[in-house]
Amino acid sequence: MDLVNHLNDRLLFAVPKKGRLYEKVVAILKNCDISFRRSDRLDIALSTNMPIALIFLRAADIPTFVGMGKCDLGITGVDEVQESNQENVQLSLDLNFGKCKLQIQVPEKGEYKKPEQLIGKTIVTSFVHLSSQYFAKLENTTVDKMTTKILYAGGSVEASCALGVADGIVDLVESGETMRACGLTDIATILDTSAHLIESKTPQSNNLELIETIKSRINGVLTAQKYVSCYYNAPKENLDKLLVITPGRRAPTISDIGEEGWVAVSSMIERSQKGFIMDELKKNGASDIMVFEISNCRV
Ligand SMILES: Nc1ncnc2c1ncn2[C@@H]1O[C@H](COP(=O)(O)OP(=O)(O)OP(=O)(O)O)[C@@H](O)[C@H]1O
Ligand SMILES: O=P(O)(O)OC[C@H]1O[C@H](OP(=O)(O)OP(=O)(O)O)[C@H](O)[C@@H]1O
Repeated sequence: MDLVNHLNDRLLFAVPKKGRLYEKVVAILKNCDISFRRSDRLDIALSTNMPIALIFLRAADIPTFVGMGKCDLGITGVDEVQESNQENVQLSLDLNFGKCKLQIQVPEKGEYKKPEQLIGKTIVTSFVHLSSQYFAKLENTTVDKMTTKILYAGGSVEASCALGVADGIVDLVESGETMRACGLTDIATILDTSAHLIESKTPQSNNLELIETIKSRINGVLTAQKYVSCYYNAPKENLDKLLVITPGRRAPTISDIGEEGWVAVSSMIERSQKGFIMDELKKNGASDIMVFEISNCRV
């Protein structure tokens, strides 16, 4: 395959080929100005503007490829990283999506209320390693000596209790809709997870600068998502109070305007606080308050 001959001089970046994380990862790459064209059915795409090859893999396989040093960077969930038990992988940036919990679930109307009651019972999960570690610790023994049986299912784990295959399951929960629809309830959380940029601990040395550039770009995209830019005019006598409301990430920018007793202020503010902050600015004498999207930044 001709593509493969072009991989040697490129940084290999493993990203999910489908599933819950796919759309958001593609949006991050786009916002980082990493352009690529992915041909139908091909799981390798060469970036058209950077020396990067994107390798599209199942989210669960990404830590292995990064851990073996085949790919220098990857994006996947912390759950997949912990489950893979790869020592050579480090979590680099929390991307703030794909947030969910890995939980122990049992039939809502059943007898089990605490994880200890599942010792010696059968658990079905896609997360065999994490579940085994959890129950071995609960039994105060090692995985090979524990009595709890952990069975693997690659999907639709939530059907296992109703089918009589499992006494409990270990599965991801976000909204809880799947769990409730299956008549299950959670009795313990094994892990909180979200999508992360992950890195090989032993990257190809000729890629170090590019790795830093990609991390800086992703960091900029995350900051642009978290903040908006706020502008307002401030009476000088109220400036101290107003700057407490909008301290900025580092400091606000204050500029003279051609009007006696007034200045203009610009400051980054947290998107989630913008309604409250604008109300407070108004109450404290600011005028012409405007908020703008930040499409990208470097921090
Ligand atoms: N309900 C959810 N809410 C938020 N994030 C989730 C949810 N389910 C899964 N994730 C995250 O997305 C990752 C990939 O899960 P997903 O089910 O999309 O994978 P997939 O590639 O379709 O899996 P498979 O090929 O095994 O079916 C999970 O490891 C987890 O980090
Ligand atoms: O709490 P919720 O918002 O309902 O999300 C949880 C569900 O999402 C995931 O499954 P997915 O839909 O990816 O399918 P799968 O069972 O084939 O993995 C997970 O395995 C749960 O079943």
